[in-house]
Amino acid sequence: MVIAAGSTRTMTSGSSGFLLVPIPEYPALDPQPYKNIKIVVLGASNVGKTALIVRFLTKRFIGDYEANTGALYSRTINIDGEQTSLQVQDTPCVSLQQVDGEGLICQEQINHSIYWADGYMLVFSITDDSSYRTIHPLYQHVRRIHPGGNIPIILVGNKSDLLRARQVAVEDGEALAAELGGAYFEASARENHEGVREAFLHLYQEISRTFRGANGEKRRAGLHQGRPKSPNMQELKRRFRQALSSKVKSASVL
Ligand SMILES: Nc1nc2c(ncn2[C@@H]2O[C@H](COP(=O)(O)OP(=O)(O)OP(=O)(O)O)[C@@H](O)[C@H]2O)c(=O)[nH]1
Repeated sequence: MVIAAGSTRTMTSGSSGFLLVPIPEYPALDPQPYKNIKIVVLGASNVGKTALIVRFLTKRFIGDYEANTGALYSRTINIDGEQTSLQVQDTPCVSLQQVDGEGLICQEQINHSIYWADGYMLVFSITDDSSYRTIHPLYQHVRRIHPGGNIPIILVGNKSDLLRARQVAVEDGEALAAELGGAYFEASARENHEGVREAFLHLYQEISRTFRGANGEKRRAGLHQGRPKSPNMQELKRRFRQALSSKVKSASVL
């Protein structure tokens, strides 16, 4: 597989504190991409969601990331000769409720992203067992928003460089991924661009496979669409509420 970053839009970093600026969406003169793939990266606090995205898109590890406000990164890439527009949505963290340790606290903004996306990267840190325990409720939450059909997901155990601090065994990651119907990758955003790239590309391929599949009108419709636009939040909100009205009691706390 050959992958090449399309345009040279880059992320900027300030001299101190490294302020990350999302890669802008397609400027007017960009050629129209053939295919539009939307990925959302989800997980608990401090697991390295932003670090993974930045590593994938820029090959760099900065180390100090802004508290996550949910930036959308867009990039045109060429994969196996096919021009593709890739949008990656970073998200604020989710957390388990203190009371029963099972319900998920999830901002509405994240629900919108879940509704919008074609595929899901679920991230935990191998050094943080509670972040691992967040994954199953998180997956169920995604399922509630997309009750039918195949959901392309990938499970990433990040911070694999911190072996001595490991709290989650490889086998546990693999078992959970198998249960959720996805692949498991251990990665280190800090030390290794290759592993991170591999994980994103695997998810990309899963999404492409789903696009090609027979089910999923929404997903097929995404394939040959014209120039991708920023998600229209009002419209998304309306459709999202419609879809969830009977299935989700509260959009902010589940
Ligand atoms: N050792 C190590 N540290 C990492 C790795 N990835 C991220 N970090 C560090 O973990 C911390 C959290 O990284 P972020 O990318 O901000 O994590 P996040 O999941 O986006 O965090 P939230 O904003 O809380 O949602 C930062 O200090 C990173 O430098 C990794 O692979 N290895």
